[in-house]
Amino acid sequence: MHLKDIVSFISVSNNVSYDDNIEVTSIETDSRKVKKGSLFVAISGFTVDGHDFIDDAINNGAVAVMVEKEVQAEVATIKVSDTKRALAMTSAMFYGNPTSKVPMIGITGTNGKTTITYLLERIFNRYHKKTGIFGTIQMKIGEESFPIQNTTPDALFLQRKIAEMIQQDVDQVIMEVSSHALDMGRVFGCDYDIAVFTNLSQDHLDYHDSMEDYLRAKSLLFAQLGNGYQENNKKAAVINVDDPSSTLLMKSTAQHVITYGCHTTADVMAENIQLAANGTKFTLKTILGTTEIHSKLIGKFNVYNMLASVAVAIASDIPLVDIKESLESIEGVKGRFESVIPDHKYSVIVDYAHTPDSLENVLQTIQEIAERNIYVVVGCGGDRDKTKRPLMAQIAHKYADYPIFTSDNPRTEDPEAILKDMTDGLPSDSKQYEVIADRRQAIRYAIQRAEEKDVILIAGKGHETYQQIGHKKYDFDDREVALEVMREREN
Ligand SMILES: CC(=O)N[C@H]1[C@@H](OP(=O)(O)OP(=O)(O)OC[C@H]2O[C@@H](n3ccc(=O)[nH]c3=O)[C@H](O)[C@@H]2O)O[C@H](CO)[C@@H](O)[C@@H]1O[C@H](C)C(=O)N[C@@H](C)C(=O)N[C@H](CCC(=O)O)C(=O)O
Ligand SMILES: Nc1ncnc2c1ncn2[C@@H]1O[C@H](COP(=O)(O)OP(=O)(O)OP(=O)(O)O)[C@@H](O)[C@H]1O
Ligand SMILES: N[C@H](CCC[C@H](N)C(=O)O)C(=O)O
Ligand SMILES: [Mg+2]
Repeated sequence: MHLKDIVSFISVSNNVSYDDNIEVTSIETDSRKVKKGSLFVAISGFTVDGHDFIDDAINNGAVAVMVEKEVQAEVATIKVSDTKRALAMTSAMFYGNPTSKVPMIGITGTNGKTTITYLLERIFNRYHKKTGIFGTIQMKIGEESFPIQNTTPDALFLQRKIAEMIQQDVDQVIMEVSSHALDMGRVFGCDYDIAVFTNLSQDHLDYHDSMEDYLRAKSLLFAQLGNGYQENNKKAAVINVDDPSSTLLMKSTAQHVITYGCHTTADVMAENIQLAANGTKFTLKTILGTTEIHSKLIGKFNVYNMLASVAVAIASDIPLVDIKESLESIEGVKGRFESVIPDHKYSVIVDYAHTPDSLENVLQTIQEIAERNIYVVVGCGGDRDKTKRPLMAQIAHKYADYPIFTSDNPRTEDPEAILKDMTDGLPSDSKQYEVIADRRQAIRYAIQRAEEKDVILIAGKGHETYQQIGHKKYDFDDREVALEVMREREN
């Protein structure tokens, strides 16, 4: 594509003259990935400033640079007021505006995004639609998985990969949209067809100033859900009306709203919910009719995840009978309420609860189904929201008979200091708790003590296969560690 065509799409704030014939063969934001013919877009990051790598980019073959600061460069230099915004615009244009060519579902909210993504994958796949997925666990194109760094990738990667998905005949893109992504404009220019809201509770207050700011970021997904009405391009916002934030989100979109919930009257509702240790039953009431669902997923929070998926599937014209079959066939999602050895004499459950609300939901569920004592092994991530630490510890202390506080991903923080933040606010009643900073030892401690019918919850890292200490990631998988100790105990 010619540089002039790329530039014609954005507001440029300097008066540049450049050769009309400059051909841009790729867009890059990382100087190390620049090749001959690239346009290098300099991003001022949280760690380093892309403007400092312009010379490297030129040495690697950049034919043009896009900047937001005054720089002297030997190649065509396009100055804009905000390179992140310009990156979203130019990437969308460079890849032929792919998000308007494939149906797009964006899911936002504090908890449940990943789970809903995989429920929807099952529903669409069973309905013979090939899916493309972006989320916390991975990126997927059909059956093929690829690792990704962020839950919601930056605009360049996103537009490029959606274009690839279209080339590989993907019929439906399903993606988690984090509040960071919305706030940083990673999804600017994404033409979503269905936007989903799960719930809002405390997380990420290291990044957002307040819960209001966190909600504002979430609301952008709904505000950005196309503003025009076209008969053949209908949009829908799928919203959990049991959550108090739903009021603002409904006002944020001009599009059709489909509501779901268990307590407030909604388009998609669950009634007669029966929770058990081996699954959940409920009556599903929808605009298409009423049916019974027998799911293997555990916990009331998963009823909400199923309702959100049903609402999306209905908006995507999938018949209720297919939706029911898909939901009933799903065994579970990796690292979400995953039983390490099903039907063992004591249960060890690995779960990704890393917020106060998710931890409370999971522990309430366990309390309802546990026949004897509850152990919880939990920590809090370093370089993340510090205010959630005492709350998570209090919740663990409230619900578990044996709380064991340990490290999650300490990142660049001192693990003992994180543990102190967690335990400082604990009530000084008689209940004992353990602090074992080494996660492997903490897991071992719980499993070695468990007796028949006890439940051990290992929370916070779910599907993660590493533990980040400092800047280094070490191999670590809660499920493998637990399995190892369980086997050790048998011998
Ligand atoms: C705080 C944050 O969001 N940081 C994101 C940001 O990194 P950064 O600002 O530190 O980037 P940087 O290292 O300073 O680099 C700035 C620029 O210089 C360039 N560079 C750098 C070095 C070099 O030699 N040459 C060069 O050109 C880089 O390519 C980049 O364009 O841009 C990166 C590339 O897009 C992201 O991967 C990174 O996410 C980090 C890994 C992260 O942990 N983000 C979290 C907070 C996050 O976004 N989480 C949400 C999910 C949250 C949830 O709901 O649970 C997510 O969507 O993942
Ligand atoms: N609808 C829900 N409401 C509250 N808690 C939930 C819900 N669904 C899942 N959880 C809990 O939250 C944890 C994370 O779930 P999931 O990975 O689906 O959420 P997510 O929104 O993708 O999280 P992240 O922001 O980390 O990507 C689960 O392991 C479970 O403990
Ligand atoms: N996407 C979330 C995941 C947190 C998972 C938890 N294990 C931690 O490391 O804090 C984050 O980066 O805040
Ligand atoms: Mg997720």
